[in-house]
Amino acid sequence: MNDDRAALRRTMRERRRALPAAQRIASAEALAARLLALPFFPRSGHVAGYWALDGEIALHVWQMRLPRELSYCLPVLHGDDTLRFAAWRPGAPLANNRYGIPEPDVPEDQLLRPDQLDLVVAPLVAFDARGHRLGMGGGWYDRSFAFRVDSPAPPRLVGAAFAVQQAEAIAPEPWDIPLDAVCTESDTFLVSP
Ligand SMILES: Nc1nc2c(c(=O)[nH]1)N(C=O)[C@@H](CNc1ccc(C(=O)N[C@@H](CCC(=O)O)C(=O)O)cc1)CN2
Ligand SMILES: Nc1ncnc2c1ncn2[C@@H]1O[C@H](COP(=O)(O)OP(=O)(O)OP(=O)(O)O)[C@@H](O)[C@H]1O
Repeated sequence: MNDDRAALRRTMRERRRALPAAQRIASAEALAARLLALPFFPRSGHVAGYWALDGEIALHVWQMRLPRELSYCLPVLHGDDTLRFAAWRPGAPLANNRYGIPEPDVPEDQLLRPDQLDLVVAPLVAFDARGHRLGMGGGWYDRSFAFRVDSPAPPRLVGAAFAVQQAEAIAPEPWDIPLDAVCTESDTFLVSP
């Protein structure tokens, strides 16, 4: 039910915003270690994160610990309503998108299509142990990675969240793309295909 999804979004957004600073800092460290330990973590290529906001679990520790052979990318909203991605390191130019989220300010020819990534860490509002994800409601990740329904990884899709964002079960919508894993500060959920 849509009411259920709206209510769950509200509850979980409040929960993640309410976490104290000390816990957010420790959780970002623990999350980084879990992401780097994923059995399918790529050795080279492009990995995507996100610019954390609204209480989302931060990825800066993970970004700093990435092996040199991997480039860290951020999502860029594209005119066709799907995401593009662009490499970003601290200090490189940013511009706010329509939601006020900073994204790399790069020429069109430096944008990567979703299928050019090796691993994508997706922000989420709520998740369940089977890899179902509820996002902010824009459908951006589902539209961008819809091709994963009938083609194998890469890219691997990994949700990142605080453990308090886990829901008992999220009934998937027809367009929802299941995650390959979800990492929190205290758990790694691997989803079997
Ligand atoms: N950090 C981060 N970056 C991300 C996402 C995300 O969830 N987190 N997205 C994941 O898809 C995409 C952006 N999607 C979004 C979808 C809806 C809203 C939204 O409704 N925001 C406001 C309303 C703000 C406005 O419209 O001006 C809200 O919080 O109510 C924001 C981002 C790409 N980048
Ligand atoms: N593959 C798709 N094709 C067309 N429309 C889609 C597709 N995937 C999602 N949508 C649209 O996006 C809307 C929002 O979907 P949903 O509520 O699942 O978003 P979300 O996963 O929470 O958001 P986000 O990925 O931006 O964090 C849906 O109502 C649907 O109309």
